[in-house]
This record gives sequence, structure tokens and C-alpha cells, in this order.
Amino acid sequence: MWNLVRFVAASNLARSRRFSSAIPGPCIVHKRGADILHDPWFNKDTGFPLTERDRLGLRGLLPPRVISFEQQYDRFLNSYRSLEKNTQGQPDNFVSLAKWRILNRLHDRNETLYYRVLIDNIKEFAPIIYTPTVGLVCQNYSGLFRRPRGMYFSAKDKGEMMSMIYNWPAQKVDMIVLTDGSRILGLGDLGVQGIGIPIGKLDMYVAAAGINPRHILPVMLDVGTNNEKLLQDRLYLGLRQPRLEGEEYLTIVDEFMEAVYARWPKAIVQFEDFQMKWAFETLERYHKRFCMFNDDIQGTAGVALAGLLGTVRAQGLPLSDFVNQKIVVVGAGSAGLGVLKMAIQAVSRMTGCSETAAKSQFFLIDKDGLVTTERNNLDPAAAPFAKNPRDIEGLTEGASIIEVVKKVKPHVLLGLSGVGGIFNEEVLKAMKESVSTKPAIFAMSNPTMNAECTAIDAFKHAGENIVFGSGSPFDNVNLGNGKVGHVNQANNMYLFPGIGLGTLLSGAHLITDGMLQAASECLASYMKEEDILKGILYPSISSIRDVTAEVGAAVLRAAVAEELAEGQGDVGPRELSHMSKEETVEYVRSNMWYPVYSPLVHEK
Ligand SMILES: NC(=O)C1=CN([C@@H]2O[C@H](COP(=O)(O)OP(=O)(O)OC[C@H]3O[C@@H](n4cnc5c(N)ncnc54)[C@H](O)[C@@H]3O)[C@@H](O)[C@H]2O)C=CC1
Ligand SMILES: CC(=O)C(=O)O
Ligand SMILES: [Mg+2]
Repeated sequence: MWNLVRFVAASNLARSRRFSSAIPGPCIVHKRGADILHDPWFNKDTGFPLTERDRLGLRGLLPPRVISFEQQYDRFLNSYRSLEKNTQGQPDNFVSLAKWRILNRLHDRNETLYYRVLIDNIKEFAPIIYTPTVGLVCQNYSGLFRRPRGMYFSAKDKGEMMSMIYNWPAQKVDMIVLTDGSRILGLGDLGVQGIGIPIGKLDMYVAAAGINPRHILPVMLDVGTNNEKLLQDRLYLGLRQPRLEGEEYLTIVDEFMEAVYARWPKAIVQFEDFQMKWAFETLERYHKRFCMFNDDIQGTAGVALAGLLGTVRAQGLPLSDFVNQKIVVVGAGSAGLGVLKMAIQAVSRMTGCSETAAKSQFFLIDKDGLVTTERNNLDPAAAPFAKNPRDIEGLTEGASIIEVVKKVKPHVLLGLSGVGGIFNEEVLKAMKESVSTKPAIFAMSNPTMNAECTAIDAFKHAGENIVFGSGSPFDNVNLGNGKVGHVNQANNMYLFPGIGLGTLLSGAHLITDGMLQAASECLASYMKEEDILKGILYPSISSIRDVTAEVGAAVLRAAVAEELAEGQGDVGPRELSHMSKEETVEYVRSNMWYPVYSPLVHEK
């Protein structure tokens, strides 16, 4: 029987943690000797106590002195600081890759120490293991490759996946992030090199949601690439063939999904960075069959909606005013369309009007300009958001961003186009004429060079009173006279870890719109009024575990409300349904893994 005392005690333990002397539970290991030293899940390097060295056959395989976890931690951070000092003045990309390499080497060697370093310094290290540096890593993956991480299923593995899945050494997998590398951030088709994204996303799962790193699996589905440069590259590590299309493609994804759920029926699969057509098609195909979601469509939508609602509050208006906000979305891809769909549903809920009526305040622009019903070959996915020319006096099909901004004078300009600098000086200056006294600019594309504008340019040209958000991090902007232009990192990292953890603990077999909506609403209400009024819409990434505990609890409670929760372990649906909101948050928090060296016990 689940008991409250136990999880409260566990969570207190987690919080009183930093190098606490509390003894963690043992960990069973089926290896001995050098095999343990070469396994990053179990390796403690010089941190193995002498008794453990004896028990595991490690005596003599390590220098005699035992170094504590705390000393190892300090030693790593000192090396990292030296690297920073020694690379001062070098080009940014060189420094970022050097930082990634030193972290990656630790990751390859000792996961416990790696994740401790990451969790305790997440604000500093997220830009290295996640956007923007992860983009650079993917671009250079074939050259950077030293050791594999995760699994690779290729078009050549057709018919083999059901047995291949058993090659993964862990008995249990909770969280899988899957990509086919076809749209990596705003960098396009990077083929097999896109594996860096699932790895980075899962690092965020461990850091933010405390998913045990032994239960995560990054996966690359290599169906070829249409990137000519990679196809010509001698060192390219993926299949040198054009991407599979149509049924051939879907057969491969189907086989992979069936293999995963045959071995791990309770795993969650997060689809990441698929080109739009496959992002929508696979979501439609699998969301009622498997426990999966598409982060770019659904996670991004939730984070953007929270930002849009935060903008309303930042203007000092009641949330109900959201329905009056004019919003221009630039980018009609998986992310932009996901945002529009969720935002329109929110307006429809708030007003009680139909979704058709709720659309009037939204404008969609893609590479060919304003999307209207007059568009030739209008993409069916964008069609529901196309403007009827009758409703847009003074604007025509294909109107440019500047034309739309000048005419509409929107409250919000939101970019998910993948095109760096597209919010140029002229566009940003036009935002000064916004009908809002506090307009918002979201340059959400990643990595940094693909952001629609920089934070400095936004505050310089659109005015100091704007609200600003970007997908990749920028420093806050010094506006002079002690004033600060706050930068929000409008990135799906605030939601996907909580969506994953909440779903996992709920034991639900599906991820529903209701669960995703609960996640977004939770993030939207997370910030206090005083911060929101300063233009701070999202919490600091330093508190990502707290945010994730709240988001996870919201998702879990939504699953309970929808009677989808089956629970996990000895916490069944009955226990879950009896938890108060606060107890649910504590329960989620208590289930977060935190890296400490556990005593290793050898079992044959
Ligand atoms: N901040 C965040 O959390 C997230 C950011 N993103 C970023 O959003 C970007 C787009 O992602 P997806 O929608 O999946 O890509 P996508 O390739 O599906 O869509 C890109 C869209 O941008 C449009 N576009 C291209 N050039 C344009 C131009 N010059 N003017 C106006 N529109 C233009 C295209 O027509 C297309 O509709 C990427 O850079 C990605 O990194 C994606 C997901 C989450
Ligand atoms: C953040 C993210 O998922 C993307 O840029 O694709
Ligand atoms: Mg993505």
C-alpha cells in the first residue's frame, strides 16, 4: 500500500541532498572488475570505497587513494573552469564544442557524476548539452563521433527490429526520444547526425524530471537523407541513400513502434524533429494506439500558449482579454501550426464560441507570405488557419511580414520559421505601432543563429517596454539607468519533462489533449504577478525540477480525471485519485532520481 510518509520522507531526502551523508539503497550489478570501470552506469572512478573494490574485484585496477564524490565534482568543475580560461578569445563555436567535449567525456565515463554536475549547474550547462550547442554538435557529429549512445534503426534493418530491440542492455525503458533527423532544430535534414537531439532531450529529462538515466533511450531512425552535402561526405555515418518516402517510410516507423511496445509496453515515445509531413502523419497514426506525443507540435504549443497568456497578464489585463489579442505567427510548420491550434482552442474555450469564430485574431505567415484561402496548393495542414480575403481588408494573399505587421499592429509577433534575422529592423520598428502598450516578440526558432531576431535588437528597435522570448538563450539586455530587458527562454523544455514524468507515474496508456492542456495551464499560472509584470513569463531554468514537479502533477491529475490513470508500482489509480494537489506534486517530486553513488552489490 502506498503511504504518504514514505514519499514525503523520500522527497525530504532528495532536497537535503547535496553530498548528504544519508546512505542510498544498494544497486545490483551483474559485472565485476574492469567491466564495471568501463560501464558509465556503475563506474565511480576513484570514488570506489576500498571495501567495494574488494567485493567487486577492483583492487589494483585503480590508484590507491579514494576520492570522495564531492572532491570528484570539484575536480571536474575546476577542469571546466580552466578550459573556459584557456579558451578565452577563441571563436564561440570552438569554445562551445570544447565545453561539449569535456562534458561528453564525463558522460561516457561516469553518468552519476555527469548528471550531478548537470543538475546542480543546469543554467550553465543547458546551453551546451541542449540548444544552441547541440545543433553544432549534430552538424559536426560524424567528425565528433567516438562512442555510440542510444540505438540506431535503419532502413536496412527492416524485418529485424523486433529482435534488435533486445540488444539494448537495460531491462526497463521508460522514456524514448525518437528522431529521423529530417528537421533538426532550424538546421534542416541532418540525417543520422540528428541523434544529438534525442540525447540532449533525454539529458533534459534526467536533469528536469529525474528520469533514471538507466531507463532512457535515444533513438535514431535512419531512413536516409536528402542532404546532398552529407551524401557526398566520406565520413558521414548514416545510410548514404535518399530518404524513404510514403508507405516504405511508414512501414519502418510502424515496425519500430511495434518492437518498442513489444519489449516495453509502458514506455513513452517522444517524437522529435521530424519534418512536418511526418510529424503530423505519425502523430495522427499513433496517438490513439501508443503512449506517445510530438514535442515540436504539442510541447511547443503548450509553452507558447503559456507565454501568450503570460503576455496578457504582463499587460496588466485579465486573462479573459486573451481573446482580443491579435497574434501574428510566422512559420506554418509543425511548431507554428501546433501553436495556432492550441491557442485557438483556448480562445474557443474562454469565449464559448466555435473554433472558426476564435480564429479571427490570428494571422499565419509562411515562406510565401500571409496564408489565405486564395493560396495555390494550400497545404491541408495550414488550410484551417488560412484567412478569407474578405476578412483582411488592406491585405492580400502572400503579404509580407512587414505588410502584415503594419496593417494588423499585432499584440504579439511569434516566430517559428527557422529563419534567422527575419524580424529585421523594419519589422521590429513596426511593432512599436502595436495596439498594445506592451507588445510581445517571440523569436522561438533554434539554434541561436536561426532566431528570428536577437534580444538586443528586439529591445533596441521595438522599444524597451516589450515582452521578449526566444527558443535559445540570450542574456538579459541592459537598458541603461538600472533597467533590464528580461529575456524568456520560450522553449518546450519547460513542458516535455513534466509531460513525460506525469504520464509515466499516472500509468496512462495514452497522452490526451486534456493532459497536454493541463501541462500548459500549469506553466501559465506558475509565475507570480510581480514577475509577470516585469516581463518574466517563465521561471528560471535553475528551478526546472520544481516546474517539472508541478507540470508532472498537473498531467497526472488530468490523467486521473480522464480515468486513464492505472498507476505505477504499488501506487494504483485509487491512491492517485485520493491525493490532493499538493500531495501529487510531492509524489511526483519524490519519484525524481537524484545522482548519488549507491553501494554496488554483485549478483551473478
Ligand atoms: N522554441 C521551441 O521550443 C521550439 C522551436 N522550434 C523551432 O521552430 C522552427 C521551425 O520548426 P518546424 O515548425 O518544425 O519547421 P518546419 O520546417 O515544419 O516549418 C518551418 C515553416 O517556416 C516557414 N518559413 C520558411 N522560411 C520562411 C520565411 N522566410 N518567412 C516566413 N516563413 C518562413 C516555412 O514555410 C514553414 O511553414 C525551427 O527553427 C525549430 O528549431 C521548434 C519546436 C520548438
Ligand atoms: C526546441 C525544439 O524542440 C526545437 O527547436 O525543435
Ligand atoms: Mg524539436
